Amino acid sequence: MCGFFPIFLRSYKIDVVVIGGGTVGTIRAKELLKAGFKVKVISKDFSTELKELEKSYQTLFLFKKEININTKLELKELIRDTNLVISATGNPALNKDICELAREMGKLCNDPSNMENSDFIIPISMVNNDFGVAVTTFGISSIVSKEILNRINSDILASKEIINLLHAMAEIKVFLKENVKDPKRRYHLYHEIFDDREFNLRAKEGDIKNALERAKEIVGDEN
Ligand SMILES: C[C@@]1(CC(=O)O)c2cc3[nH]c(cc4nc(cc5[nH]c(cc(n2)[C@H]1CCC(=O)O)[C@@](C)(CC(=O)O)[C@@H]5CCC(=O)O)C(CC(=O)O)=C4CCC(=O)O)c(CCC(=O)O)c3CC(=O)O
Ligand SMILES: NC(=O)C1=CN([C@@H]2O[C@H](COP(=O)(O)OP(=O)(O)OC[C@H]3O[C@@H](n4cnc5c(N)ncnc54)[C@H](O)[C@@H]3O)[C@@H](O)[C@H]2O)C=CC1
Repeated sequence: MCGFFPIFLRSYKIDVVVIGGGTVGTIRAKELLKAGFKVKVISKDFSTELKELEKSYQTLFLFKKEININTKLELKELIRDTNLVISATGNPALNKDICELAREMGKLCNDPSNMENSDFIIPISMVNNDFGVAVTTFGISSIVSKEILNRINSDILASKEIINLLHAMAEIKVFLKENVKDPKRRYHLYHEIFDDREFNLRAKEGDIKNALERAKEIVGDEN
Protein backbone atom coordinates (compact mmCIF):
# COMPACT_ATOMS: atom_id res chain seq x y z
CA MET A 1 0.00 0.00 0.00
CA CYS A 2 1.50 3.31 -1.07
CA GLY A 3 -0.80 5.33 1.18
CA PHE A 4 -2.12 7.68 -1.50
CA PHE A 5 -5.38 7.94 -3.41
CA PRO A 6 -5.90 10.13 -6.50
CA ILE A 7 -8.79 12.57 -6.78
CA PHE A 8 -9.58 15.51 -9.10
CA LEU A 9 -10.83 18.55 -7.22
CA ARG A 10 -13.49 20.85 -8.61
CA SER A 11 -11.72 24.15 -8.26
CA TYR A 12 -14.31 26.89 -8.23
CA LYS A 13 -15.56 26.53 -4.64
CA ILE A 14 -12.20 25.83 -3.03
CA ASP A 15 -9.99 28.48 -1.45
CA VAL A 16 -6.28 27.78 -1.23
CA VAL A 17 -3.68 29.53 0.90
CA VAL A 18 -0.08 29.39 -0.28
CA ILE A 19 2.47 30.48 2.30
CA GLY A 20 5.71 31.65 0.69
CA GLY A 21 5.78 33.72 -2.48
CA GLY A 22 9.12 32.52 -3.89
CA THR A 23 9.92 30.10 -6.74
CA VAL A 24 7.80 27.15 -5.59
CA GLY A 25 4.95 29.27 -4.17
CA THR A 26 4.74 31.12 -7.49
CA ILE A 27 4.57 27.98 -9.66
CA ARG A 28 1.88 26.45 -7.45
CA ALA A 29 -0.17 29.63 -7.18
CA LYS A 30 -0.03 30.03 -10.97
CA GLU A 31 -1.18 26.48 -11.68
CA LEU A 32 -3.98 26.74 -9.10
CA LEU A 33 -5.18 30.05 -10.55
CA LYS A 34 -5.19 28.63 -14.07
CA ALA A 35 -7.30 25.73 -12.80
CA GLY A 36 -9.86 28.14 -11.30
CA PHE A 37 -9.07 28.16 -7.56
CA LYS A 38 -9.16 31.28 -5.44
CA VAL A 39 -5.62 31.75 -4.11
CA LYS A 40 -4.28 33.79 -1.23
CA VAL A 41 -0.50 34.01 -1.01
CA ILE A 42 0.92 35.02 2.35
CA SER A 43 4.60 35.89 2.33
CA LYS A 44 7.39 38.15 3.55
CA ASP A 45 7.95 39.14 -0.06
CA PHE A 46 6.64 38.19 -3.48
CA SER A 47 8.23 37.24 -6.80
CA THR A 48 7.88 39.74 -9.66
CA GLU A 49 5.74 37.17 -11.47
CA LEU A 50 3.22 36.99 -8.60
CA LYS A 51 2.92 40.78 -8.54
CA GLU A 52 2.23 40.68 -12.29
CA LEU A 53 -0.33 37.88 -11.89
CA GLU A 54 -2.17 39.92 -9.25
CA LYS A 55 -2.98 42.45 -11.98
CA SER A 56 -4.60 39.88 -14.27
CA TYR A 57 -6.34 37.57 -11.77
CA GLN A 58 -9.15 38.85 -9.56
CA THR A 59 -8.94 35.52 -7.75
CA LEU A 60 -5.39 36.15 -6.51
CA PHE A 61 -4.76 37.95 -3.23
CA LEU A 62 -1.27 38.81 -2.03
CA PHE A 63 -0.98 39.33 1.70
CA LYS A 64 2.37 40.62 2.94
CA LYS A 65 3.21 39.09 6.30
CA GLU A 66 6.08 37.37 8.05
CA ILE A 67 4.70 34.19 9.59
CA ASN A 68 5.89 33.28 13.04
CA ILE A 69 4.65 29.95 14.38
CA ASN A 70 4.79 31.36 17.93
CA THR A 71 1.90 33.64 17.06
CA LYS A 72 -0.45 30.77 16.25
CA LEU A 73 -3.60 32.78 16.71
CA GLU A 74 -2.70 35.12 13.89
CA LEU A 75 -1.87 32.24 11.52
CA LYS A 76 -5.06 30.44 12.52
CA GLU A 77 -7.04 33.52 11.56
CA LEU A 78 -5.25 33.75 8.21
CA ILE A 79 -6.06 30.18 7.18
CA ARG A 80 -9.44 29.86 8.92
CA ASP A 81 -11.60 30.14 5.78
CA THR A 82 -9.44 28.03 3.53
CA ASN A 83 -9.67 24.35 2.54
CA LEU A 84 -6.16 23.65 1.35
CA VAL A 85 -2.85 25.01 2.58
CA ILE A 86 0.48 24.87 0.75
CA SER A 87 3.40 25.81 2.95
CA ALA A 88 6.25 26.76 0.61
CA THR A 89 8.48 29.03 2.65
CA GLY A 90 12.24 28.52 2.40
CA ASN A 91 12.19 27.33 6.01
CA PRO A 92 11.40 23.56 6.27
CA ALA A 93 10.89 23.68 10.07
CA LEU A 94 8.32 26.44 9.63
CA ASN A 95 6.61 24.52 6.80
CA LYS A 96 6.29 21.50 9.09
CA ASP A 97 4.80 23.58 11.94
CA ILE A 98 2.36 25.31 9.59
CA CYS A 99 1.17 21.96 8.21
CA GLU A 100 0.70 20.57 11.72
CA LEU A 101 -1.40 23.57 12.73
CA ALA A 102 -3.45 23.40 9.52
CA ARG A 103 -4.11 19.70 10.10
CA GLU A 104 -5.25 20.37 13.69
CA MET A 105 -7.76 22.76 12.15
CA GLY A 106 -9.05 20.06 9.80
CA LYS A 107 -7.39 21.42 6.65
CA LEU A 108 -5.31 19.50 4.16
CA CYS A 109 -1.72 20.72 3.87
CA ASN A 110 1.05 20.30 1.32
CA ASP A 111 4.70 20.79 2.25
CA PRO A 112 6.88 20.93 -0.88
CA SER A 113 10.03 20.79 1.24
CA ASN A 114 9.17 17.43 2.84
CA MET A 115 6.64 14.97 1.48
CA GLU A 116 6.34 13.21 4.83
CA ASN A 117 4.51 16.27 6.19
CA SER A 118 2.09 16.45 3.27
CA ASP A 119 -1.55 15.30 3.23
CA PHE A 120 -1.55 15.52 -0.54
CA ILE A 121 0.92 15.60 -3.42
CA ILE A 122 0.69 18.01 -6.34
CA PRO A 123 1.27 15.68 -9.30
CA ILE A 124 2.44 16.60 -12.75
CA SER A 125 -0.68 16.76 -14.83
CA MET A 126 -2.53 17.49 -18.01
CA VAL A 127 -6.24 18.28 -17.88
CA ASN A 128 -8.58 19.20 -20.74
CA ASN A 129 -12.30 18.95 -21.43
CA ASP A 130 -12.04 15.31 -22.50
CA PHE A 131 -9.76 13.75 -19.88
CA GLY A 132 -7.25 14.37 -17.11
CA VAL A 133 -3.96 12.61 -16.46
CA ALA A 134 -1.97 13.10 -13.27
CA VAL A 135 1.39 11.43 -12.61
CA THR A 136 3.46 11.16 -9.48
CA THR A 137 6.56 9.19 -8.57
CA PHE A 138 5.80 10.09 -4.92
CA GLY A 139 8.45 12.76 -4.80
CA ILE A 140 11.26 10.57 -6.11
CA SER A 141 11.78 12.50 -9.34
CA SER A 142 9.53 15.08 -10.94
CA ILE A 143 11.70 14.81 -14.05
CA VAL A 144 10.77 11.13 -14.40
CA SER A 145 7.11 12.01 -13.67
CA LYS A 146 7.25 14.48 -16.55
CA GLU A 147 8.77 11.79 -18.80
CA ILE A 148 5.92 9.38 -17.93
CA LEU A 149 3.36 12.04 -18.83
CA ASN A 150 5.18 12.81 -22.09
CA ARG A 151 5.14 9.13 -23.03
CA ILE A 152 1.42 8.81 -22.28
CA ASN A 153 0.94 11.84 -24.45
CA SER A 154 2.98 10.69 -27.43
CA ASP A 155 2.26 6.93 -27.30
CA ILE A 156 -1.47 6.97 -26.69
CA LEU A 157 -3.13 10.35 -26.68
CA ALA A 158 -1.48 11.81 -29.78
CA SER A 159 -3.54 9.34 -31.82
CA LYS A 160 -7.10 10.42 -32.56
CA GLU A 161 -8.40 6.87 -31.85
CA ILE A 162 -8.79 7.25 -28.10
CA ILE A 163 -10.61 10.56 -28.37
CA ASN A 164 -12.87 9.12 -31.07
CA LEU A 165 -13.64 6.16 -28.81
CA LEU A 166 -14.38 8.52 -25.92
CA HIS A 167 -16.78 10.61 -27.98
CA ALA A 168 -18.53 7.47 -29.25
CA MET A 169 -18.92 6.13 -25.70
CA ALA A 170 -20.37 9.51 -24.68
CA GLU A 171 -23.11 8.98 -27.29
CA ILE A 172 -23.63 5.44 -26.04
CA LYS A 173 -24.13 6.74 -22.51
CA VAL A 174 -26.83 9.16 -23.63
CA PHE A 175 -28.52 6.44 -25.70
CA LEU A 176 -28.47 3.77 -22.97
CA LYS A 177 -29.66 6.14 -20.24
CA GLU A 178 -32.62 7.07 -22.40
CA ASN A 179 -33.49 3.58 -23.62
CA VAL A 180 -32.46 1.03 -21.00
CA LYS A 181 -34.07 1.63 -17.62
CA ASP A 182 -32.22 -0.96 -15.50
CA PRO A 183 -28.79 0.44 -14.47
CA LYS A 184 -27.33 -3.06 -13.97
CA ARG A 185 -28.25 -3.99 -17.52
CA ARG A 186 -26.80 -0.70 -18.79
CA TYR A 187 -23.53 -1.44 -17.01
CA HIS A 188 -23.35 -4.83 -18.71
CA LEU A 189 -24.20 -3.28 -22.09
CA TYR A 190 -21.46 -0.63 -21.90
CA HIS A 191 -18.91 -3.43 -21.66
CA GLU A 192 -20.51 -5.54 -24.35
CA ILE A 193 -20.69 -2.61 -26.78
CA PHE A 194 -17.15 -1.45 -26.03
CA ASP A 195 -15.77 -4.97 -26.54
CA ASP A 196 -17.66 -5.49 -29.81
CA ARG A 197 -15.14 -5.56 -32.65
CA GLU A 198 -17.32 -3.78 -35.17
CA PHE A 199 -18.40 -1.03 -32.78
CA ASN A 200 -14.85 -0.52 -31.63
CA LEU A 201 -13.48 -0.23 -35.20
CA ARG A 202 -16.10 2.29 -36.29
CA ALA A 203 -15.76 4.32 -33.12
CA LYS A 204 -11.96 4.52 -33.43
CA GLU A 205 -12.32 5.73 -37.01
CA GLY A 206 -14.61 8.49 -35.78
CA ASP A 207 -17.60 7.02 -37.59
CA ILE A 208 -19.91 7.74 -34.67
CA LYS A 209 -23.12 7.38 -36.67
CA ASN A 210 -22.41 3.78 -37.69
CA ALA A 211 -20.88 2.98 -34.31
CA LEU A 212 -24.15 3.99 -32.70
CA GLU A 213 -26.11 1.92 -35.24
CA ARG A 214 -24.03 -1.13 -34.31
CA ALA A 215 -24.65 -0.42 -30.61
CA LYS A 216 -28.40 -0.30 -31.26
CA GLU A 217 -28.15 -3.73 -32.93
CA ILE A 218 -26.39 -5.13 -29.86
CA VAL A 219 -29.01 -3.66 -27.51
CA GLY A 220 -31.76 -5.03 -29.82
CA ASP A 221 -30.18 -8.52 -29.85
CA GLU A 222 -30.30 -8.53 -26.07
CA ASN A 223 -34.02 -7.91 -25.94
C1 LIG B 1 6.60 15.62 -3.46
C2 LIG B 1 6.51 16.88 -4.33
C3 LIG B 1 5.89 17.98 -3.53
C4 LIG B 1 4.47 17.73 -3.11
O1 LIG B 1 3.56 18.11 -3.83
O2 LIG B 1 4.27 17.21 -2.01
C5 LIG B 1 7.86 17.37 -4.83
C6 LIG B 1 9.02 17.38 -4.09
C7 LIG B 1 10.27 17.89 -4.49
N1 LIG B 1 10.62 18.23 -5.79
C8 LIG B 1 11.91 18.71 -5.82
C9 LIG B 1 12.59 19.08 -6.99
C10 LIG B 1 12.05 19.28 -8.28
N2 LIG B 1 10.72 19.59 -8.51
C11 LIG B 1 10.53 19.73 -9.85
C12 LIG B 1 9.29 20.07 -10.45
C13 LIG B 1 8.02 19.89 -9.93
N3 LIG B 1 7.76 19.23 -8.76
C14 LIG B 1 6.43 19.04 -8.59
C15 LIG B 1 5.83 18.31 -7.59
C16 LIG B 1 6.45 17.68 -6.52
N4 LIG B 1 7.72 17.88 -6.09
C17 LIG B 1 5.73 16.70 -5.64
C18 LIG B 1 5.89 15.28 -6.19
C19 LIG B 1 5.44 15.13 -7.62
C20 LIG B 1 6.00 13.89 -8.26
O3 LIG B 1 5.99 12.81 -7.62
O4 LIG B 1 6.39 13.97 -9.43
C21 LIG B 1 5.65 19.62 -9.74
C22 LIG B 1 5.02 18.49 -10.53
C23 LIG B 1 4.53 20.56 -9.37
C24 LIG B 1 4.92 21.73 -8.49
O5 LIG B 1 6.00 21.80 -7.89
O6 LIG B 1 4.05 22.59 -8.40
C25 LIG B 1 6.75 20.37 -10.56
C26 LIG B 1 6.65 20.16 -12.06
C27 LIG B 1 6.88 21.47 -12.77
C28 LIG B 1 6.75 21.33 -14.26
O7 LIG B 1 5.61 21.32 -14.76
O8 LIG B 1 7.77 21.27 -14.93
C29 LIG B 1 11.77 19.47 -10.53
C30 LIG B 1 11.94 19.40 -12.04
C31 LIG B 1 11.97 20.68 -12.75
O9 LIG B 1 12.03 21.75 -12.11
O10 LIG B 1 12.00 20.60 -13.98
C32 LIG B 1 12.75 19.22 -9.54
C33 LIG B 1 14.21 18.89 -9.74
C34 LIG B 1 14.60 17.45 -9.38
C35 LIG B 1 13.53 16.36 -9.50
O11 LIG B 1 13.29 15.84 -10.60
O12 LIG B 1 12.92 16.01 -8.48
C36 LIG B 1 12.41 18.72 -4.49
C37 LIG B 1 13.79 19.23 -4.10
C38 LIG B 1 14.82 18.16 -4.10
C39 LIG B 1 16.09 18.70 -3.54
O13 LIG B 1 16.06 19.58 -2.68
O14 LIG B 1 17.17 18.19 -3.94
C40 LIG B 1 11.39 18.23 -3.66
C41 LIG B 1 11.41 18.03 -2.17
C42 LIG B 1 12.18 16.78 -1.82
O15 LIG B 1 12.28 15.85 -2.60
O16 LIG B 1 12.67 16.76 -0.69
N1 LIG C 1 8.39 20.60 -4.47
C1 LIG C 1 9.22 21.10 -5.32
O1 LIG C 1 9.03 20.98 -6.50
C2 LIG C 1 10.40 21.86 -4.81
C3 LIG C 1 10.51 22.16 -3.46
N2 LIG C 1 11.51 22.93 -2.99
C4 LIG C 1 11.46 23.32 -1.56
O2 LIG C 1 10.43 24.31 -1.40
C5 LIG C 1 10.81 25.34 -0.44
C6 LIG C 1 10.68 26.72 -1.06
O3 LIG C 1 11.63 26.86 -2.11
P1 LIG C 1 11.69 28.17 -3.03
O4 LIG C 1 10.34 28.58 -3.42
O5 LIG C 1 12.68 27.88 -4.09
O6 LIG C 1 12.32 29.26 -2.01
P2 LIG C 1 12.33 30.85 -2.18
O7 LIG C 1 13.42 31.35 -1.31
O8 LIG C 1 12.33 31.23 -3.60
O9 LIG C 1 10.92 31.29 -1.58
C7 LIG C 1 10.62 31.25 -0.20
C8 LIG C 1 9.51 32.28 0.07
O10 LIG C 1 9.08 32.14 1.42
C9 LIG C 1 8.96 33.42 2.00
N3 LIG C 1 9.18 33.27 3.44
C10 LIG C 1 10.25 32.76 4.08
N4 LIG C 1 10.07 32.80 5.42
C11 LIG C 1 8.84 33.30 5.63
C12 LIG C 1 8.08 33.61 6.79
N5 LIG C 1 8.53 33.39 8.03
N6 LIG C 1 6.85 34.16 6.64
C13 LIG C 1 6.37 34.42 5.41
N7 LIG C 1 7.04 34.17 4.27
C14 LIG C 1 8.27 33.62 4.39
C15 LIG C 1 10.02 34.25 1.33
O11 LIG C 1 9.72 35.63 1.42
C16 LIG C 1 9.97 33.72 -0.11
O12 LIG C 1 9.00 34.44 -0.82
C17 LIG C 1 12.22 25.00 -0.04
O13 LIG C 1 12.15 24.39 1.26
C18 LIG C 1 12.72 24.02 -1.08
O14 LIG C 1 13.58 23.04 -0.54
C19 LIG C 1 12.41 23.43 -3.87
C20 LIG C 1 12.39 23.14 -5.23
C21 LIG C 1 11.37 22.30 -5.79
